[in-house]
Amino acid sequence: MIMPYVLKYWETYFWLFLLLFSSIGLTFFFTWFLQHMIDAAIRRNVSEVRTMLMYGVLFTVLSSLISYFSTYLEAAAVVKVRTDLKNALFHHMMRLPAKYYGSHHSGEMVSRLTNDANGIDGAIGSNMLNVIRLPIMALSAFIYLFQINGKLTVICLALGPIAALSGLVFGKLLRRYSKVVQESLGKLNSFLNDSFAGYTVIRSFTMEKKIYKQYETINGGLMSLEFTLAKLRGWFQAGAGSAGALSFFVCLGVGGHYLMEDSMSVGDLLAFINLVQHLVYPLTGLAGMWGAFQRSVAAMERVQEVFNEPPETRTLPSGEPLPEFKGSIEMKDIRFSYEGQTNALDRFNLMIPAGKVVALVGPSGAGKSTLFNLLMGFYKPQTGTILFDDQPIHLLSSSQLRGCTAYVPQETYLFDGTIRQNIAYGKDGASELELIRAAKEANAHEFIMSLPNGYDTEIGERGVRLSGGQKQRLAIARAILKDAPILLLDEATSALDSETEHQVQEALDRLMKERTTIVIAHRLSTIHHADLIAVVDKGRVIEQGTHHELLSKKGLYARLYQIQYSKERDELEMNKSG
Ligand SMILES: Nc1ncnc2c1ncn2[C@@H]1O[C@H](COP(=O)(O)OP(=O)(O)OP(=O)(O)O)[C@@H](O)[C@H]1O
Repeated sequence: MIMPYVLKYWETYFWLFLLLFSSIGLTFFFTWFLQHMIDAAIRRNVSEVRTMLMYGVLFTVLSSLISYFSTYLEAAAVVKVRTDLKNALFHHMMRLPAKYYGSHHSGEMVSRLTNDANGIDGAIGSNMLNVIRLPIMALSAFIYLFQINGKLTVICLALGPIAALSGLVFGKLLRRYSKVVQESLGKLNSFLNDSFAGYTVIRSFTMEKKIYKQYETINGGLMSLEFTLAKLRGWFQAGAGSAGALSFFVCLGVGGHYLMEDSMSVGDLLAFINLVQHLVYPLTGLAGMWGAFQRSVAAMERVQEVFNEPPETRTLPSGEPLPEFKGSIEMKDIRFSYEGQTNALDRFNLMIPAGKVVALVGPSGAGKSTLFNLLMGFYKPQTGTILFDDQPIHLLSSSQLRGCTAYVPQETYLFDGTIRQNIAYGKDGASELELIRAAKEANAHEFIMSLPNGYDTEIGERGVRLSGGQKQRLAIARAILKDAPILLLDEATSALDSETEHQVQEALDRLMKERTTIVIAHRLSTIHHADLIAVVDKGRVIEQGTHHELLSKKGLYARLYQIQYSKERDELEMNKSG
């Protein structure tokens, strides 16, 4: 998964590898320097010591340069690869079907993009380089050491297999626990998202204590997992450290013995001791890197899980309406089920002529919103066809389909940013004139201009700084700007004062004009003027006609109307008497 991103920056990695080999060379240069410097000093050869000191200065300069460039280039490579991967992941997420969003928490998805995508660093940075560097280093150290003293080299190497084996076992355990930790972080993120998005409910129901306790429990669980992980790492480091220390003492002991026997010089022994760590460390260190690598692999697996989800489209949809589209909609024998068990729509039939206003009414759970989901192509019906003019919508691209429809949801969703940006989402590259015209038609221009920064007013997360009626009018302005031939309107249920209600209704009437409109009506009093009213129950249209036709049928519509009418009348009378 990660290779194409790494290969894209092959030039940076090429320089990193070059620096890596230079640093290996420099290690041997230092060993050689130590060996000869000490022996020259013991021989009291002043001119050789002077020359060696010059080499020492050269070593210092080179090692500083290598260190600077390796650190910088490694960070640059990691940042570039990680940014590309995150872009690709977000691009993929934006193309995933609605079904995926329905079954995954937004906090969990944020976690994949943050905790998990950041967790791959180990696999693309120093660990990846070390996995290559350490074996080369160990092999070269072995050859060099063998030349100094073969027997001593073999003795030191005896500890290697034990260290390597224990490293592999620990690596596996680390990977398993890392995955559990990453999963817990995802859950924690979801919990936090809910806690902040639902803060008004939390406060109004005084749930603070309960929520805090839940947070403490999740955090406690995460902490104990981190403890286990830390213990594993601790054991591993301790094992690696004692293997290193043991080899050091063995070298010193046996080397001291050779020194006394005069079969090794002081310079040789010092050089040996300095270099032997590069022989033993790779064996333990490689396993350590392996452990860190495994942690990154665990994060990568979670990122890969998202990439494995088949996207709905190849590119990001852009919204291009069908040419010559008149706007008629026909739904023929639709059957649709979300989970494959109960049918949300069942033998649903409805014909909507172009430019007409159709109101959908029916009890809660009847399938009205589901129909919108199908019309916008979020889900596909299991059987039956939906036609836009005469074209089956499953043959249209997502761009064409969504270019044909403008959706005004029941609850307006506004994005953090300015009013201008929020309206402009309706149309790519909309001019200032178009924007203001849309706002005027939506009865929003006046209130926007009364705000201190006009169209540049920041509205806060989800428009918290605006009233319900203002938010609705911005959503209407956005839809007017989009100017799609089909309008899907989910009527807001929350009551507005009569002045605001009038302004919103006026804006909606302008929006519906000469547009095929399907409105999910929650208050029957607002749909008297609809060209057609379709009564939906248990996923199918059970009666349809104009308001008067349906009243005279005395069916479900007449009953629903009676209930609402008497409720409204009671409320009116109560208001009068109050
Ligand atoms: N994402 C979903 N996954 C599974 N089932 C769903 C999903 N959305 C809706 N349903 C189910 O589909 C059926 C129809 O729901 P739908 O939201 O279309 O009803 P509705 O008529 O719009 O109701 P309301 O007026 O209350 O909004 C219901 O039984 C509901 O539980």
